[in-house]
Amino acid sequence: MARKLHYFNVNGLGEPIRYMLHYAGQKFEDVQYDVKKWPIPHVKDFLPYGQLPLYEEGGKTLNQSLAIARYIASQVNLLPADAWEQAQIDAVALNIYDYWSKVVIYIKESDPVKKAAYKKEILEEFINFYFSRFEKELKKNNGFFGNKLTWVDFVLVGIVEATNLFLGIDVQKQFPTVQTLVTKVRSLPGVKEYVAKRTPYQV
Ligand SMILES: N[C@@H](CCC(=O)N[C@@H](CS)C(=O)NCC(=O)O)C(=O)O
Repeated sequence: MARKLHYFNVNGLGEPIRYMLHYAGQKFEDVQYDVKKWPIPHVKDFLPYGQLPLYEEGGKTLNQSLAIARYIASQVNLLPADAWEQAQIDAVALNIYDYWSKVVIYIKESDPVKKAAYKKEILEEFINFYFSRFEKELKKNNGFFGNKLTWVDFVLVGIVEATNLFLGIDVQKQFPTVQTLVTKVRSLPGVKEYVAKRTPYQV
């Protein structure tokens, strides 16, 4: 079955999906668009909500990064079988995205003074608020958000990398359990080889 992932040549919401597909050894076409040339009209117009990522499988398409990640997880044994555990993992994914929505405001802010003030708020407040909670949940479960490795662990690693890229920091350095998870996910078979040969992203 032909699989394609459409996303930017940037380490953002599509990256944990790339990681999962590589980890699962799934063949897929990694279609990357140059973010500096965006919007590319013939691509944007073809997207259901004008945004990436978009996943294609056997002629069907799916948008929304979390829906894509969760679907792939269900195919490659990264989704817990138990409904309660699934819901807990879904909640973690949404908590991670609540954090990320603050960074998106920063990325989109064009006024340099407001941007700098907002960055300070992210660094001094939001990161501590969210990452101390992620750290606590990971510690409670032997280093994963669930009982074992699940799709949301990949999502956190993606958001850590995107945070670092856009804010110019190493957020995981302040949070040792997050750091351990990042190292663990990046060392997984398939992911490790992909990380070693991917072109470093820039913004
Ligand atoms: N809720 C969507 C958000 C998608 C999104 O914000 N995509 C951004 C890139 S990370 C995008 O396509 N930006 C270009 C645009 O809006 O034209 C998801 O999780 O997939």
